[in-house]
Amino acid sequence: MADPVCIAIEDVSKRYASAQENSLSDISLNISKSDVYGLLGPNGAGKTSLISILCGIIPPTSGEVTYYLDGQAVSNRARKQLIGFVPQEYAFYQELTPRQNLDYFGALYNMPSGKLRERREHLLEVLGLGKAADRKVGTFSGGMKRRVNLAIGIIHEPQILFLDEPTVGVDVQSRNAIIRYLELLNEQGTTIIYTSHHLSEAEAFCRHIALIDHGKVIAEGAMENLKAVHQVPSLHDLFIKLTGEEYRD
Ligand SMILES: Nc1ncnc2c1ncn2[C@@H]1O[C@H](COP(=O)(O)OP(=O)(O)OP(=O)(O)O)[C@@H](O)[C@H]1O
Repeated sequence: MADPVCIAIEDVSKRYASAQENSLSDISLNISKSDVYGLLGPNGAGKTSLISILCGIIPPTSGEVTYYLDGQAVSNRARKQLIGFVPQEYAFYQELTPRQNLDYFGALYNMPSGKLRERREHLLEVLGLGKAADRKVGTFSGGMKRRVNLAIGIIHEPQILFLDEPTVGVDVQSRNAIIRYLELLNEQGTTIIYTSHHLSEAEAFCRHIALIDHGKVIAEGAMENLKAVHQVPSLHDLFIKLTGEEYRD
């Protein structure tokens, strides 16, 4: 039996108020529960716009996004608890410590204080931030900041997690730690939707992908299946075959 659909995206288009053209055109995708789904494409393809729409941060110009939990459509209010978002930009207070940041963002989800404390200490530990938990985040390395960004996005134990380039600009140690932890979350049932320009990382991590270019889906499906259909040995080769070598300036 196919996995139940968790997010249905129907004919989503986006044109920003100041823009002459659509940033997204007629995007239709189904994302299954417990999948690791990659939204991939060149610069300016529309990945961040699509993630922002899926998270309810910006509205689509047209089209529908419906979330399902156990086969039932979820209200916009309930969706807030269901999803976590780790943005490309750092989304924390540099003047606060990771403990203070996690307390602040956990409180925004109305987490009970005992539960929040337990979750906070767990995340600091598993993400290797325990020793630096009382230092201002502004003094951290890029890898540590990325791990704080991740901890904040998952403080409330979301069932669906969006990550916009979660390993950009970090060393191989932090990259491995972040991906290993995301794999663990996925094994425990978290649905993961992710963007990255790091194609070998995406190839190893994602089960399904949508390749987006100029705001349109140009290929979609299971990673292995897409490589077989297009007769290419790697995601990198698939990407170049379908999007070409030209700059996207
Ligand atoms: N707020 C905005 N107003 C006008 N145009 C925008 C806005 N945000 C994004 N765009 C445009 O929409 C298109 C898609 O941008 P988006 O950031 O979604 O792409 P992306 O695939 O995430 O790119 P990157 O890989 O560079 O992060 C681009 O042409 C971009 O210039």
